[in-house]
Amino acid sequence: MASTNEYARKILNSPTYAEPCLVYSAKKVLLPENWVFLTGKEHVDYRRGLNTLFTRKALGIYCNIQDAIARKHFAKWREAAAKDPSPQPIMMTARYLNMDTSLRVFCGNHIPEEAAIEISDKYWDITKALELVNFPFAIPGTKIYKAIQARKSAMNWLELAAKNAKIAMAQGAEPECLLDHWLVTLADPSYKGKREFTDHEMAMVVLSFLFASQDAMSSGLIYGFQHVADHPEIHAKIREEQERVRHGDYDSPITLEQYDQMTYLQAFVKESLRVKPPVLMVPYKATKAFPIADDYTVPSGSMVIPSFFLSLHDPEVYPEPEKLIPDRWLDPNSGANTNPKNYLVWGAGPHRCIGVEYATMNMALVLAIACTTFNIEHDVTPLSSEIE
Ligand code: HEM
Repeated sequence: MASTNEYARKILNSPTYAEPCLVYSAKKVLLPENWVFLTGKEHVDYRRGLNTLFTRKALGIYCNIQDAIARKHFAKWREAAAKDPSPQPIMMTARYLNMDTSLRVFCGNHIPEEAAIEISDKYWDITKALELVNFPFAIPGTKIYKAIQARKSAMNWLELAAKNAKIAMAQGAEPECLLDHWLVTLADPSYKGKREFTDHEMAMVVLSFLFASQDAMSSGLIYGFQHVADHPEIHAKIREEQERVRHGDYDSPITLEQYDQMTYLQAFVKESLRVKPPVLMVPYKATKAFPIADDYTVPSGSMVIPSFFLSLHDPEVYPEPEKLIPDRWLDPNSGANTNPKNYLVWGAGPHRCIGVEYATMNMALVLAIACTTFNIEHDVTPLSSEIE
């Protein structure tokens, strides 16, 4: 376990010595040919092609969808609260909001409503099967078996979405989701990374994105809600900024330009993820003898785990590290801003999270709408700090 910032970063940035080591079941569940298992140059080349899915132009399309889906869910939350005002656990509710948002951002209306519900429900089986330790065989009743069934049903829908997107774009429709945007980019004669993607390949990319969306991003959002609820003074500051940026017009969709102006909210999201990082560590494996320090060489084949928590809670960089202080990100001379290498929430190096802008924007938009729509209270229970 590499707990210092220096060693954690060294592992993440040494692709010739170490590669991510996904749990044994991952290839069975996410399919061995999925791009997430590529390494070295092949990985770099494939990933370069996917960067186009998170450009500012693409984020502009996603922003509208995220806004609309959040409002749809909040209307349902309000309806449910009107019937039963007692405190409710937020975990699965927020996860479903995230899953719905991501499915619509990625697939738009190329899948029907029942598909979004089915994928969302079944994807939970995929999450459960990707625990670090799990029974390794896919026999009926095991977590891996259930996850494979879930993946098969998700892939059928996602391949249909890719097929429908291709038809829509060929007919000259406006791009309305990630798949559409991807196809339009590929069809652009000036685009350098031109190549054909089958429906199956596109579906696998979306499948990999969905994993991160419903897992890490849901944790990030839930902690975000918890932090807002536990800090009324921060909630008040977020509201004050919303009032200023949106001029009190809370019914119109939030634009990308308005999002850019929400500097306090963005600082809050960054700080919330620092205090409670959804990903605490990522297992890597030494692909050959790895001379990580003058006096230590990691043997080939060993697992080496860069840990993120201590870098994110280093008191030298983040004074009072356990405290949620969004303002530390608003001072350009603060330890937080002058030591960007410590901020390992998204990892580092060639496998650094590809969804960072999308995930940050999604969490911020959901919280922007929630903070101006609801008063949020935390009914603390013995389970409030339990992590499932
Ligand atoms: C709060 C939300 C999220 C957090 C904290 C997070 C964090 C991470 C971390 C720590 C890694 C590993 C980086 C490394 O090995 O250096 C990673 C990889 C990855 N993330 Fe995220 N992630 C989040 C959301 C997302 C979303 C929404 C997507 C999809 C759009 C996404 C897609 C990916 C992919 C595809 C990889 C693998 C990249 C590669 O191997 O090249 N993540 N993420």
